[in-house]
Amino acid sequence: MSTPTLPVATPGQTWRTVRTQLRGRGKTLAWAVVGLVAGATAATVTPLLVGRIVDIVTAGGTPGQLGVAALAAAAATGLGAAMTAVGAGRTAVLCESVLGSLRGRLVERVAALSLEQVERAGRGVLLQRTVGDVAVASHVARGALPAFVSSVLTILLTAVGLLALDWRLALAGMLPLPVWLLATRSYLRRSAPQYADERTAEEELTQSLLAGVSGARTIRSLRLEGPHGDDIDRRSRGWATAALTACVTRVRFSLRLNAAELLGLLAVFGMASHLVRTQAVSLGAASAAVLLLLRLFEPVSTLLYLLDEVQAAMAALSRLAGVVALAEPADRGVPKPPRDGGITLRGVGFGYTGQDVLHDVEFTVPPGARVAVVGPSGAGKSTVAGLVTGIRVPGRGAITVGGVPASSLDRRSTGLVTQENHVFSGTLMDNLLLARPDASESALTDALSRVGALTWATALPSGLRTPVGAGGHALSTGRAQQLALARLVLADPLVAVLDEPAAESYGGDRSAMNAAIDAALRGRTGIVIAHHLTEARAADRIVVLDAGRVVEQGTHEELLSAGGLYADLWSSWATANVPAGADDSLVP
Ligand SMILES: Nc1ncnc2c1ncn2[C@@H]1O[C@H](COP(=O)(O)OP(=O)(O)OP(=O)(O)O)[C@@H](O)[C@H]1O
Repeated sequence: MSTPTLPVATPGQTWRTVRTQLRGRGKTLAWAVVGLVAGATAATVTPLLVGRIVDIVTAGGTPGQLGVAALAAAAATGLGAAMTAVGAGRTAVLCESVLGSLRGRLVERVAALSLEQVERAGRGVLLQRTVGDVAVASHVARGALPAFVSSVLTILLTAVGLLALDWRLALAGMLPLPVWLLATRSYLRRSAPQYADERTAEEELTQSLLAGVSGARTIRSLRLEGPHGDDIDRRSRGWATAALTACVTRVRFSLRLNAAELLGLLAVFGMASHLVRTQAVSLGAASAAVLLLLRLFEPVSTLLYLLDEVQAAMAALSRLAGVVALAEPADRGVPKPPRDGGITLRGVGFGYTGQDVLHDVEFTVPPGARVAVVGPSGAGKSTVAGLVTGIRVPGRGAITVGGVPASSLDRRSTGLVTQENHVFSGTLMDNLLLARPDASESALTDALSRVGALTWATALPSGLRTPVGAGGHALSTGRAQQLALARLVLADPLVAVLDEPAAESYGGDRSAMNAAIDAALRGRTGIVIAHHLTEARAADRIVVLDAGRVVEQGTHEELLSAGGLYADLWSSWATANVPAGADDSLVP
């Protein structure tokens, strides 16, 4: 059995989570119980009334007696159906609303997971929990659970009905009970871990399939199709084996139940004919007993069929509750607002998988200043961005913003714009409002205008109301970046950290890109991860990273005259970007 990468709640924890959600929903719960109990009671009374009709007919009763009994049987059937509908409806409403608020808490918890937890869990696992498990639980909540509860009640009340007719008939009818109980107990014991295994195997398969889709290019370029295909094959087989194991257990259970039904039917027929022959019970009572038993098969098979789904839903629910119960990372503490936008890094070390990628990094950014972080690929620039914005926590040393440790900083005081900017499904306006939900339309257009995005935004088919993101108008990488910058302007944090976009995102127009960055950083402390050295030149100070260490820092001019790594980087940059013979101060 493989270990899931996100916690799965114990039955006790799951029940506590559900119970918390049931608070304040007492009235719906009461209606659900009353409806289902009344429905099941009426369903048991009907065969007893049919038995009564048989007795009236065999005893040569009057048409009046017959009419009353027939009317009572019809009324019980109608009332039973109506109360079952009320109970099923209320149960579905109750389950949906509990699940709805559970889903809300789940999404909150997933959004609050630390980056390390998200990376450890993997996107496939998170997707399976937030979409797959919720769908399984919600499917059962909508239909299966009311039918399940109703079946359990019908079975119990049938036993009571048989007992009301004659204890010997009840005894014969109860003959299959030990077989049912033993079969069910062994089924539940086996199938619970089998369902959990099946869902975990499915989670792993989703993870692998997702990796194949999002990493398709890398897989193709490194010719990893074979090994990746083998991995998917292995996981598919793992899933199929888990599903088949659960299926075999189900079929065995079904066979045992059928055998038990046959046993019960033979016993009741035998006992009823014996009791009628010895005149211990009336023909009507014997007919009612047989009818009750026949009516029992449907709820029993419903129970069997739904036990499966309810078990799968319980497995899904315990996985949802596992995420909901996740505690906030202890080191985050109560978020605090910074005194100002000044940033200080002291002796910072950090490693992703044990091995450090940053060593003893130290630099400061005065409030309102702009610092460019430059260095070769893999030097640790993006890691610094994640640490300053509190997304990652340093392994050693300290990072403070306005006197507050970055990890316990009020998230609204820093903003990070990376090279990958997600466009959410919704209108362009919805995407902007995420940063400041109460912003007026003129504030939105101002923000767009500051980052040079207003012209294209207003030219969209429905302007700011144009649907974008998945299923909507597709935005280029450059436009998505401008949208992220406009969101930053709207959120108005004290500190902004920008991973500078590729100039190609702006159709190669570096001056447009620089103007958008300038506008987004105006009035706040800024750290720019500069891939284009013109952006570094415009900064108040430049920090040069190499292999996770700060090797130089100073202004553009100071670093050029120092003749170190920055001077080398600048010279290769200028050679590649300035026409021969031109003054490199003209580099765009
Ligand atoms: N999520 C991660 N898990 C493991 N290692 C990582 C992760 N992200 C980055 N690294 C490693 O950490 C080191 C620093 O990476 P980082 O992305 O911070 O460098 P960078 O200077 O921003 O590089 P680039 O300019 O190519 O974006 C690299 O060796 C990289 O492979």
